[in-house]
Amino acid sequence: MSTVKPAPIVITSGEPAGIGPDIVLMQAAQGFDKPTAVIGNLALFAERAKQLGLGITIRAVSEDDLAQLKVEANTLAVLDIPLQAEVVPGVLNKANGAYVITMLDKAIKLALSNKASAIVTGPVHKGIINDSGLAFTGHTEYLRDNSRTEEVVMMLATEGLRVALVTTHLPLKDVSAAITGDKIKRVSRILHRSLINQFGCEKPNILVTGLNPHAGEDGHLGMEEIDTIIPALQQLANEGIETQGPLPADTLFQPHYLEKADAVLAMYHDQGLPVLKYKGFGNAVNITLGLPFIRTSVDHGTALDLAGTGKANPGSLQVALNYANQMAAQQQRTL
Ligand SMILES: NC(=O)C1=CN([C@@H]2O[C@H](COP(=O)(O)OP(=O)(O)OC[C@H]3O[C@@H](n4cnc5c(N)ncnc54)[C@H](O)[C@@H]3O)[C@@H](O)[C@H]2O)C=CC1
Ligand SMILES: NCC(=O)COP(=O)(O)O
Repeated sequence: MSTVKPAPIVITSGEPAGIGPDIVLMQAAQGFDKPTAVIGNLALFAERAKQLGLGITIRAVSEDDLAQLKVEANTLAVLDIPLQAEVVPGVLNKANGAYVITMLDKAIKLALSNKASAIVTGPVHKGIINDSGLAFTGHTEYLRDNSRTEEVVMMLATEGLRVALVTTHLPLKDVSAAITGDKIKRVSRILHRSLINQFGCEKPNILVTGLNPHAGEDGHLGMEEIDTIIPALQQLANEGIETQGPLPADTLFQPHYLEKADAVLAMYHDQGLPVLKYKGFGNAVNITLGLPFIRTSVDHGTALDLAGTGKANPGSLQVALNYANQMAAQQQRTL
């Protein structure tokens, strides 16, 4: 067992005009359980803290300070990066698209060099980053591509439910073509391995949705189940990865099925996530499985309507930090 002190967690504060800076400051006021630094603009945090009426000490730290970082009450340790334009809470500005991406690049570098034990991401606005001229579909894909990882899995979790996705951010018209047997197998292997190694499920029970209504109704409502999903699940069973499915997505999300399930594997974003968010919005976490480092995130977006008002709920950030801490501790135990 390793006795080396784990590196701190780094938070990326996300879209500067959204609630990312607010929830980070609110969390700092409540206190961090473990050494934590946030990446973002120091002056922005100071200004937003004033708007929110939070008397927090905000101090700059360098990458070299991270190893010595301690938990300090009412203090925010900031890895300062410059903004490109002034920030008005609630008002997006494409000039700050590069600021958001710089934050992610810095976090990836720190995690890959073990200067950070985990990355916890605040919400970004995917549209404004693209408007700024930088192609961006989501953190999940960005972290995968910039850590040279072949495949990752988006999984959201709340008390009593985990939902992982075969496909993530793509137009609905492209979903069917993206669901190949290989994709289902790669995603299922990562999910199965993570449930065992990171979530303590000895023999994971994974429920898999169909793609079509009623899981295709024996081929009368679509052929993807028969042509693609069932053969992939059979091949996974031959590898020792047992799953149940394809099950109709509209009936799967009920206690009868979920009681004994460790995770649901849904075919696409809006098939699985609305149920998860209905059950646990504000109290859920988004985890990227399969990366060479730990990444958790809030379950919500930029909530521009609430930025600077003090009405944002920092609950999901707390859950994301708790998960990151637990996963980092677990990783430390296995070193
Ligand atoms: N992790 C991330 O980076 C995520 C980013 N997004 C992005 O956020 C942007 C806005 O997306 P929307 O669909 O409007 O979702 P949203 O989550 O920003 O807002 C939906 C509703 O929930 C409320 N809300 C969200 N977070 C809240 C919180 N912490 N406390 C209290 N109320 C909260 C908002 O005020 C709004 O009424 C999009 O560009 C989307 O891509 C969306 C989800 C996750
Ligand atoms: N609905 C979750 C979401 O879209 C967050 O995606 P990502 O930015 O974490 O990849």
